[in-house]
Order: sequence, then structure tokens, then C-alpha cells
Amino acid sequence: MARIYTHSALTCSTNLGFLFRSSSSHLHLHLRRLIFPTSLALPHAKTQSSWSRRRVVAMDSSGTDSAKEVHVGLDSATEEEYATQSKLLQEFMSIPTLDKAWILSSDSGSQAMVAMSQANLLANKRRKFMLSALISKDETTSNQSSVNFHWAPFPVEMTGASAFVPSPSGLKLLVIRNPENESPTKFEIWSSSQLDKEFHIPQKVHGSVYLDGWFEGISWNSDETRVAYVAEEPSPPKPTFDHLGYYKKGTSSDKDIGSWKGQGDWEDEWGEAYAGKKQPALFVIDVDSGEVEHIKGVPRSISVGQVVWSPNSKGSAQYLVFAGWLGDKRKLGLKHCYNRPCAIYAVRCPEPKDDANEPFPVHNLTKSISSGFCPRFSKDGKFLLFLSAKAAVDSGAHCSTESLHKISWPSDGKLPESTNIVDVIEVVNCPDDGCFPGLYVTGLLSDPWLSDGTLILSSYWRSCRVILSLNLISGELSRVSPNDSDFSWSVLALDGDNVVAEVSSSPVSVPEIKYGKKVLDPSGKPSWHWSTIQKPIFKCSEKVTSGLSSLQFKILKVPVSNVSECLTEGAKRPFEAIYISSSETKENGKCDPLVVVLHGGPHTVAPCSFSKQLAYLSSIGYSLLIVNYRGSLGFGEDALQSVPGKIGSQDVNDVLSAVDHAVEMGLADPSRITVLGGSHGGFLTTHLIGQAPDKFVAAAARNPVCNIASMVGITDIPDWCFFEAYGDQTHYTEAPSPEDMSLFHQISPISHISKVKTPTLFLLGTVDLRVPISNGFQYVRALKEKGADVKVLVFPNDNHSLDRPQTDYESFLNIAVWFNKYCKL
Ligand SMILES: CC(=O)N[C@@H](C)C(=O)N[C@@H](C)C(=O)O
Repeated sequence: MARIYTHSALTCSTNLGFLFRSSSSHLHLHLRRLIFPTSLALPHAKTQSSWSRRRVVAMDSSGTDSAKEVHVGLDSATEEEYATQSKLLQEFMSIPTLDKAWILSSDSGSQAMVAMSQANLLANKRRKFMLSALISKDETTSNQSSVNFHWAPFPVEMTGASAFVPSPSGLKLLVIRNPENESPTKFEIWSSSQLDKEFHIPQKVHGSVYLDGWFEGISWNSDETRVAYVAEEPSPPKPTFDHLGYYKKGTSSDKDIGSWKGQGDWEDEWGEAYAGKKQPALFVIDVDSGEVEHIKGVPRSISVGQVVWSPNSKGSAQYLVFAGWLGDKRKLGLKHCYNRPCAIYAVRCPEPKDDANEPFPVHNLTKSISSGFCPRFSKDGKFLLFLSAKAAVDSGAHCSTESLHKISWPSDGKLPESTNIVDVIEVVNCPDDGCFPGLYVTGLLSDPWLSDGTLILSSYWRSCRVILSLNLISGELSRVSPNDSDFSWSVLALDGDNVVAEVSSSPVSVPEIKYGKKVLDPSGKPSWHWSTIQKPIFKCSEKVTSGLSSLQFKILKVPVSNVSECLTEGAKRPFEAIYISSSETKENGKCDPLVVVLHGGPHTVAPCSFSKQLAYLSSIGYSLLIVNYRGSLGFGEDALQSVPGKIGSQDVNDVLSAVDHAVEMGLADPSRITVLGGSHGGFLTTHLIGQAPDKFVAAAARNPVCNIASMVGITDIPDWCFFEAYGDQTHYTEAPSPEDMSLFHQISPISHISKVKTPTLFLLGTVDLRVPISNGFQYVRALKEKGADVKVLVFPNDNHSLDRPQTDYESFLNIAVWFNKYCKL
């Protein structure tokens, strides 16, 4: 998931919950197909006799018909198990997710609007709804003031709306509805009691508005007359041929009878999650007339995003300021990839009276730095702040420690030839104990400022997400969320000088909303006083509540084994693992079975926050060990940069050290350990079952990287293969040599396949562009050849993230049943 803008939208379930409740044979048949959608569902040799068998005629490899026995369906005990698990999983997966929040201030006080979503399994979509509340504050004594949110009795369903953007005054609300087919994009302007305007923007003007976390940017101008945004350019016309196959000159309408459309030229795309998306381009809509202007002058080699308006000072030109990514050569994958060069640009926004035929020049404001994105103007309009992933771009790591910079913004609107970029927060290499580990921003609000110009933002800090404040003048950075909290916090919205935050209390309790007020302690030192907002908006069923109430967690510090002198200082420091277990003591003193959970990247982090899927696994009796091995975000740049060039060894050893550490502490029973991971986490999972074949009783891998040699030619991030294999970006080429291929094979899980004996479940998405499905299949077939116990679920319409509601649900249902089978819960 993109680290900017979004709150972790952990998605949910499927229609299986409904199906399991029925005992009709028709539904059971359907269920079997859902659970084993491919012919690769292989029962373990030991359990074969309990499976129902059916004689079918199949074609053997010689091409002749032969009668073979294949296994269909489940034994009744397994069916019972699926049925039981599905009921509880459904309750976890239906917990809603908080997507965004706004605080709108008026003379009568502040009001909160909270956009939430919940899985709709049957529709395989997320159901969106909006909750609103009036905020009342009792300010009698400054340090003791109480805050109440008076929630409307029910949320309002908003399904069909793609984006909500209140205007700065809170008097207007823009609702955008992206089309699902060839229909127009709808823009609605709402006032407090009615729909004021509705505009339908046809596909020949632009396609869907971007809402992806990278290119997304929708911005009201200060007098609330225009909105700038990023949308897909119209599709280029396709060649038309008549019934004889003759090429037709000129453009013709889609509805021509007796003619057909060719494909036309292929256009490069930004890889995983951008399949079929057109070039992002800048538009401005007049909210009174509905007139849409395509902002010209931006070269097609630049993909634009994150547009904001420059401050509006009388008589001076107004600019649209945006981030732009260069896609002139190859567009390499962008999702999770902060290492793509990008810059902050400004283009003068034409006034309605300007001659539209004369595009204004585009200024690159950040020429001297390899990365600039997320532009924000300071409260007084004197500075333009932006984030930079220069450490990622310059090193080649797909994600790394960020930095924050500013440039002065000219009050007369005359942009200088060159800008002086001032560093505000630098990259931290080796953080001292307990000190700021560097910037890993997880969210920047559209208006992130307190009245004195202090910036409020959320960032990873080791295994937690914290809220930080930055005084732009003094450069002082401090923690807004409590120093002693192991929970993950993120800023949702600002209410004047107060902070509304979402706090996820670790993996064992659902998020809650907190309201933070700056207070002065008796010595005059400022600190933040937090109140819990009374109504829990994440309402859980009794089973979920009782399941969670018996859990506890702690963050373990794991010492690095084999500290070598070649390591940088920061890479010698302990890394972390989050341990979750039942708080109840077992009568026999035995530990629960353990699931080792491994994030991907490798440069991401598994934060100490609530995850429905993992909470479900904990609540059915598993302890979890979520390992933030070296290379994870949040621990400084030295530790992060220590793994490239050593993947498949250093990261694997870190996980093994964490497991040994947990066993030594008496937290895990060495005979009942399983492992679960996706993508690079799946690379680690499949490495671990090959390199430590006796350690894990079962494994589950979601779109795993199993063979970099076969991935490099077809993934959207071939540069990742080179960077993580060699540890630098000098080796990257589109034409790998036999030596490259040999190294890729050698460092991949496939090279350890002969040792694997752990029963492994594979969850694969057919339209994954990052780790194409053939990677998992090759490994699966190699395991099958050895007679290993393998089960495969293939999701034909899923990409790399496997997060569509039904997919997510069916995945975790099968993970639970698979682990139960080998851990004998
Ligand atoms: C940079 C990147 O996407 N690497 C993949 C191999 C990976 O592990 N991706 C993670 C972030 C994922 O969870 O998709």
C-alpha cells in the first residue's frame, strides 16, 4: 500500500460465510469450487484416504484418454472446520475501516465527517459510508477540558462515490463519481442542504480521476470557484477497419456498423495496479459553469500528480504546483516504489479570460534534488514544503528514509530561474537509542498546519506509527503521540490547534479515535493531553471482543547474530519483532502454536497496529511473531541499506534469530511453528522452508518471489531484482547476462527446493504484474514433482495485493484451516 495519504485499509471477506450456513448440496458443490478453484489443490499423502474420490476421464501426457482418480470435495470434518472458521472470520472481516476524516469549523463549533468502509462480500466490493458528529468542548479549565463527539444516530451510505473533498471553508462538498465503463465522470457540488450542481465530464475530455495515492490530487482554490485535479487523459483513437479489412481514414464513431477497431499503439503504463490506466494529466473545473480546462504545457514525458494551488496574493499569478514523474524511457512499477525520480513543478494556471492556445511554461522547482513530492504551502504562504525520497532514488532501494525540504515562495509570484532548497529534516543513518529514527511518512494532511505554523504528520518510528510536530522556524521536532505508547497512532484531521487521531492499539485491539489538546505542565513545558472519543466507531461482535480481550502483545528487541565488522553501526543494532499471545496461562505450561509473520518489500514495515486478519489468527489460538528484520522502514538508513546484496541470507537469518529468541524466552514451542508472508515476505517464507526444513510445520505464501531469475524479465520492477541481488544500481540492465541469471537463481528460494518438506499453501493472483503468477507456479510444480504437500488457490482477477474482499477472506480462511491441520489445534 502507498505510504502517503492512505490509512491502512485492511480489507476483508467473501460470500463464503453465507454459503457455509446452507447445507444444500448445490451450495456445497459451489463451495468446493470456491475453495479449490484450480486442479492444484493437492491433499497430503497421509490424508488421501479420507477424501472422496470420483472417476473422471482425463487426458494423459501421451494425449490418450485414461481413467484417473481425482479428488474432489472435503471430508466432513474438514467441511465442519471451514464452516466454523468462516463464521468467526466473517465477524473479524466485517469490522469497518476508517478511510479519512475532516473537521469542518463554523461559528457554531466544529463538526467531524468520518469516511469509513466495510467489506461487502457478496458484491466483492467495499461498502462506503459517512459518519458525522458535532464536537463540543468544555473549556472551563484549560488543562482539564473535556471533548465530546455527538454522533449522528446512523451513518449514511456513500457507495458509488469515489472521492469527497470539502472546500476550505467547509461550505461546499465536492463528490466525484468515477465511471465503471465508458460513461462520464460525475462531479457534484453539495451545499449544507442540497445538491447545487452536477456535471458530467465525457470520456473525450478525460477518464477517471486518479485516486491512487501517488498521482491523486484534488484541490480547491482559495475562493472556492475552481478545483484542480489529476485525471486520465482521453484514450487515443484506435484504428478502424471496414468489413473488408480496409483501413478507414479519419476518426469514426464507436457505433459504426460494419467496421471494427484495431488495438493501435501500445502505451507504457506504471506497472502493478496501473494496468489499463492512461497518462495522468492536469485539469481544472469551474464549479459554477462546469467548464473543464486541460492544463497544457506539461510535456507528455511527465506524469503529474498531487496538485495544489499556490497562495493567492493580489495581483500576482496563481500557479498549480504538482509532483511529476519522468516516464520518458521505460515506466517502471510505481506502487511501493519511492525510488522513481520525481520533482516539484509549477505551471501558471490560466485565468478564464486567458488565451488557452498559449500554454505557460512549466518550471521545475527542485532540479538540484533527485526526488520531490507531496508539495504543501506553509500557513503564511512564504514556503513550499515537500517530501523527498532522495535516499531511495540515489541508492536504488525501492523505499527508504525520507527527508523534508523547503523553498521560499516569491510573494510577487515571479518564479526564479533556480531555487535554493533548504533541508528541514535530513535522512537519519544511525539513530541513537530512543531518538528520532528518521522520517517515514505515512500521511500528510491536505492542510497539516496548526495556527502557529507547526506541521503535524504521522511517521513510522521503529515498529510503531507516531504523530510528530515540526516547528518550521526552529526546526524542533517532537512527538505528539505519547512517548511511552507502543500503540500505532496516525493523525486524521486537525481541529484548529487540536489533533484528532486514530490510534490502533497494537494487534490486539480495534482502533479508537483520540482527541489531543496541547497543554502546559506546571513548569510551562508543552505536552499533549489525549481524550478518548466515547462512542466506539469500530463496533465488534461479542465473539471478536472476547477473542481480543484475552490477548496481549509486546515488542521484542532481537540482537543481531554474527555481527561482522563490515556492517555499518546502525546495522549492528537490535531489530524488532512484535509478539502477540494469549494472556491466559496454559494448564500444561505449553505455548500456543506460533505463526511467524513476514512483511514484503523488503523495505516496508509491519507496524504495531490492528490487522483484522492477524487478530483473527491470534483469536483462534495462535501466537504471532511479526518480524521487522533489518531492511525494514523505521530504524534508520544504515539498517535499511544493510540487506540489499544480502537478500536470502541476512534477512533469512534475522528471522531465524527472532524465532530462536522467542523460543529461548519460552514464548514459542519449537515443534509448532508456522510461517506466513507475501511478496518479499513470501520470498522469506519459501527460503525458510528450504534453508531451515525442520523448523516449520506449515507455511503459507502469498504471491511469493520464488525465483528472481524467472521474475526479472517479466516483472514491472526488474531494477528491484538487480538492486536487491547486487546491493547497488550499477548492474541494472534490461538484458541480464548469464552471470546475472546465475546470481538471481542462487539467491532465490528455488535453489533450496530439494530440501523442502514443509506443507505449503500458495495464494496466487493471476493478474499480478509485480511477481507474475508463473513465479509461484514454477515453485509449486517443483514441489509437486518432489511429492511435497502443496495446496494452491488462484484468484483469476487479483493482482499483487490479493486484497479484494472475497480474496482476502478466502485466503485467510484457508490459511487458518491449513495451519490448524498441521498444528492440530
Ligand atoms: C518493491 C516491491 O514491491 N517489492 C516486492 C517484491 C514486495 O515485496 N512488495 C511488497 C511491498 C508487497 O507487499 O507487495
